[in-house]
Amino acid sequence: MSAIELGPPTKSLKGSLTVPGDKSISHRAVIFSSLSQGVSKITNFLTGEDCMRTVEAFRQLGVQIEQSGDELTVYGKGIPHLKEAELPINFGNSGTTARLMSGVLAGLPLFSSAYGDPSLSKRPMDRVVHPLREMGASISGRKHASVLPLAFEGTKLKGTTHYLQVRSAQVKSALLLAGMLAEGKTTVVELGITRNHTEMLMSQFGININVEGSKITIQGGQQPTASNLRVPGDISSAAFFIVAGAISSDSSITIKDVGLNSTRDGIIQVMKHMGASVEANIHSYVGDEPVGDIQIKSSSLKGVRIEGEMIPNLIDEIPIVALAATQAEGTTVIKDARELRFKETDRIAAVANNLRAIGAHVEPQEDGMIIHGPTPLKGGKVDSFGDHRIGMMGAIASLVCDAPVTIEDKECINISYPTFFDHLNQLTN
Ligand SMILES: O=C(O)C1=C[C@@H](OP(=O)(O)O)[C@@H](O)[C@H](O)C1
Ligand SMILES: C=C(OP(=O)(O)O)C(=O)O
Repeated sequence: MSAIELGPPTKSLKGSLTVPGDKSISHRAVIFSSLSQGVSKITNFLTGEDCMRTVEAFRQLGVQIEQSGDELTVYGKGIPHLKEAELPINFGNSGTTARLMSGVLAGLPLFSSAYGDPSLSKRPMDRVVHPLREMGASISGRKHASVLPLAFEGTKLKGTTHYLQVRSAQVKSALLLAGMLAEGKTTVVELGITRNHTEMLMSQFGININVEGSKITIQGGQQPTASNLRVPGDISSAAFFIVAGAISSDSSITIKDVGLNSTRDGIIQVMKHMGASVEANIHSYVGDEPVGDIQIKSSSLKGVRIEGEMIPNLIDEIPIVALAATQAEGTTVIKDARELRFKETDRIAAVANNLRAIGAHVEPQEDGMIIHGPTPLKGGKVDSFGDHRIGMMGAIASLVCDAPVTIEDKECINISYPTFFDHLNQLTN
């Protein structure tokens, strides 16, 4: 683990950038291509540590996956040809791998066991274990199987109707994957819309599903067929530079080929609402996923309320939006975001403590935070708590601090954005 010291002098951001592939889509692309019959090529795959956990999981299940840079070739032999993993599967730091793979492992006729790093081992797994058990899954583990490590007996699942108790795309996706492997029909009724990449990729890989608003139905016993896919750029990674461009002076940047799925574009809506000069234009589609360019210029921001339906649409962007709010005129209120307490670290506490440490006025709340701006930031120490999004928030904060910012454990940024510091240098030089 090492630290990095950044800034000042404050620099402006200029030029254009292509961010790495979307993390959520990269995980799902590996899952569907590995379960497919036939060869799939995935380009612009995110090679961050989290997505590589999903690749390794399928390698352990006997799937041949070749990697060359950000290109994967997946030689799928079909669901019946998957092999039992001889060793426990390591989900690392990745909540998406843990939840989605639980849906897969519960429905394969094989024994498997899985574990995670200390952060992931604290995150709730009962949100997938309980509904999977209703389908007949046999899953055991500590604390009534509410946390990792978990063991999966691999039983034949029965299609079931689920009324979700948490608003989570990971839970929805786990149950749709289990439903695809089950006998009969599975229906998932969500509490509200969440990111819909699983549904889109199911269609692309030849799986029939029916989506009516927040009710999704899938017939069991379906076998995906191979498909080639170029992963759009990750809007959650782009978000760091969207905010950087808006809060630093004399900046003007373009971020190219970013996924602009309407279940993920809350960062654009909220920044516009704050008064940012940001424009996003769709130029093409990958399957059903819209892709486009985002232009950002230095802006005068104002405080806003961020709550309710907006939250799932920018859940991973809240740490960087909180930084933007420290530079906005007036008060920003973020609520209905209690889920932040169950991420790689408690992101409400981590954001509040770190931003306060560098001079911001932030009041943590049970389900969000209140930020009073604008405040000049003075620099200091930012503890990433091993959380990639907190580390990147600290690095972007250094652009508006009048003394250096030191970010502890900078390596955690490799989880989702291995080229982050290169891209920051590229735009600030
Ligand atoms: O489905 C996904 O790919 C994700 C869903 C979100 O989690 P929840 O489903 O827990 O909200 C998000 O925070 C995570 O980074 C990725
Ligand atoms: C919460 C995140 O990821 P995961 O749940 O997959 O660990 C994230 O990337 O911000």
